[in-house]
Amino acid sequence: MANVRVAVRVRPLSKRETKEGGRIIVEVDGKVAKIRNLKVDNRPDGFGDSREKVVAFGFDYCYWSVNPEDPQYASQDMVFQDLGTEVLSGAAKGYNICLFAYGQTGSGKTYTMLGTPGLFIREEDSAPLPSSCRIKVSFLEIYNERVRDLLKQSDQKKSYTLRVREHPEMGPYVQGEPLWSWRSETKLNSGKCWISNNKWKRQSCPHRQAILENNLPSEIASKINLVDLAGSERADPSYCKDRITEGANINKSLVTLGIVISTLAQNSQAFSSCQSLSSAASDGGDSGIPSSPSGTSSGAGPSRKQSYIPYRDSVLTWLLKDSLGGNSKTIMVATVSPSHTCYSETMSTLRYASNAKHIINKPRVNEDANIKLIRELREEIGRLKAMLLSFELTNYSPLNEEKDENLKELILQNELKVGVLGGLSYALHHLGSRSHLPPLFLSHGCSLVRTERLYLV
Ligand SMILES: Nc1ncnc2c1ncn2[C@@H]1O[C@H](COP(=O)(O)OP(=O)(O)OP(=O)(O)O)[C@@H](O)[C@H]1O
Repeated sequence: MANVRVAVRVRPLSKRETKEGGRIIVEVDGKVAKIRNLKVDNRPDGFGDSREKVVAFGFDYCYWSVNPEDPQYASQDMVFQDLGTEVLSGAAKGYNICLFAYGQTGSGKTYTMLGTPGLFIREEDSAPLPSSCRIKVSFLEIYNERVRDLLKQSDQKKSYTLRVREHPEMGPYVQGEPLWSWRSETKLNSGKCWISNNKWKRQSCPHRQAILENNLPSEIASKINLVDLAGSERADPSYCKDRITEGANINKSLVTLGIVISTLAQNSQAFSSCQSLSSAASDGGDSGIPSSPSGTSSGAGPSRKQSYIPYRDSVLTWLLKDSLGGNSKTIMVATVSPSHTCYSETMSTLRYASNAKHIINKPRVNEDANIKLIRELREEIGRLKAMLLSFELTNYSPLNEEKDENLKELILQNELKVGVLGGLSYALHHLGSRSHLPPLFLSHGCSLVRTERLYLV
């Protein structure tokens, strides 16, 4: 189980904000981001009085990227060291990773992921990888319930044409999405070979090469989803009330995302309460920081039922299903402006982000179904052999010979299945097939012999 990791990044004042006399109301102190509410009274000088209110939120990472002269300035490099490395090393271990950027329009989402140099544009860094590793990467932008492939289309004006579908086993996916494969024999250079000039460079990957480990084909396969969301101010239901043309869809994704995040956060807290009242009390209560000002405290008692999560209510949440409360490792980067002119958007982003860190995922290493079955059969054989040995040692008598033979027969059956499966899996692997074992074979030939059915003890 792992909480969604949340990072906040504060960008420099934009030219417009500087021109408008934008005052800096956000500050970063270690892992805490604070926002000041300038209660400006009506005096002509607009001077903020002593009623300024500070709200603080704790996160996994806080990046102050406002002024390069500042000693605590966080460069792209630092962001990469934390987040980029986490993404790449997680993928190298076989986890699916989702990194999604959330924030107001112009707050620096794209800059953080693709800027110059961006999170995934690095020339010199490299991360060691296992000998056989396939990573698929998608970089999608989601807007108005439509999906656009940012790796494929260099023309920003190209429309959002991709549709989301659901595979019975693999879950939601983007139809026609060119999930670019990347494969490394030795090292994962997180630099040029990833994204260059905002375009994905496909590595040549002619064959799937079987690497034998323990006499089984072995290969790490994982997926990195980079998701750039449309401006978060659209999550505010009142944002586009006058824009009839775009209708209700425009903010459906983000409103639903908000509901999904806060429901998951509530469910996770209810779960923690059931597990341990004391751990629930400490969760989010880091140094008295009001980490989750909305929707997490009242009524989240130990007996609270898990609420329904409306993933299917929007394309965005459907696509992020595995990343929010699912089996991926997920990182959210919330980007904000430091200017007082963006107070409400920044406050709303920080609230969202703060809620998101309560979401608990159950990351799972991807494992080929055939290899999993073989591993389970081998474990079963080991257990049967151990039982046989102890049975023979403790119960030897001619009367027990029949039981002994039964056990031996079961072990033999399992060993035969492992042999057949191993050969088949190797062949499938060599052929490059993505498919698993034929269902017929699975249902008739390969049911596991479970020791619960034995009558030994
Ligand atoms: N950390 C930063 N340091 C310097 N400049 C930044 C930073 N973040 C953003 N910018 C600049 O701010 C502008 C807006 O950034 P960006 O396009 O990444 O925003 P966005 O959140 O992706 O916007 P949209 O939602 O409209 O796509 C760009 O000119 C970018 O170069």
